[in-house]
Amino acid sequence: MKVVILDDADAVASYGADIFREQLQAKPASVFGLATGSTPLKLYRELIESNQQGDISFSEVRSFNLDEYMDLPPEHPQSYRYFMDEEFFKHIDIDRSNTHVPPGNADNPLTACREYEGAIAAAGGIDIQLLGIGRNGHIGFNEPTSCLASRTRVKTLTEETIADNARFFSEGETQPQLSITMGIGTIMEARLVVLLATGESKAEAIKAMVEGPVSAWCPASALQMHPATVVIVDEAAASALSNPEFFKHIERHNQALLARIKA
Ligand SMILES: N[C@@H]1[C@@H](O)[C@H](O)[C@@H](COP(=O)(O)O)O[C@@H]1O
Repeated sequence: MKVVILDDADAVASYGADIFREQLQAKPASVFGLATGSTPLKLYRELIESNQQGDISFSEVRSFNLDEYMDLPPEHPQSYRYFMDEEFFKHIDIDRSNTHVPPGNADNPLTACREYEGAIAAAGGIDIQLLGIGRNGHIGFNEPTSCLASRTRVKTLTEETIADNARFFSEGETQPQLSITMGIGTIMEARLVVLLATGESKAEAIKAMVEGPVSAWCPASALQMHPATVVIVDEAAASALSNPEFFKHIERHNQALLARIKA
């Protein structure tokens, strides 16, 4: 697990966006696993800008989102499909029919989950999976106690997650308590995982993910077993790590090595 600690949320977004830009230059028909939440917004804005300037194209990209609320229609403003359309897809040259979000309102969610897994496999698997992290260490909607080998399935949200996401729903509006999410096993099959976290509220989750035991109590800790995960955090999200200086030291060496290779 590579941990990159940067000054602020803007630097986190740029570092993450560079990974996507380089991937697109190397493989225009990439398959991206995408995430919602407030954390990846700046990264999406950077990619939108690069796309609009003509530096990168999403015309051959296929995407699979991590998760979706159950029982929200795609046009509901709090659905993750709506979020992705509004915040990303409608601003870039992606073919909307190549974008996939788990169907939260499927008649048979169990069949829909199997089909989602099948669609990812048929696309050749995910090249880069983008992730945020919940305060309780969840990735996607894989809440604590999730099976670390789980596949796409229906998950019940914890009270903490429901409370964290309540800010997006208006008063009196019914907030879903169920979701469809890629499993941890699904995420672990991505060729590269890029996890972003910013702000002090994520500091304990980042510590548990990076330093804690691999445990279903912190689903993100499974990424310690992933061969290519980059965790990009700002100083605040890194503030509970025992030895942030060590990661900065490693990153300085990595950058020096990269400069040598490119020279
Ligand atoms: N299902 C999403 C996650 O994919 C996201 O990573 C997390 C953190 O969201 P935020 O980035 O807004 O803190 O919350 C949600 O519950």
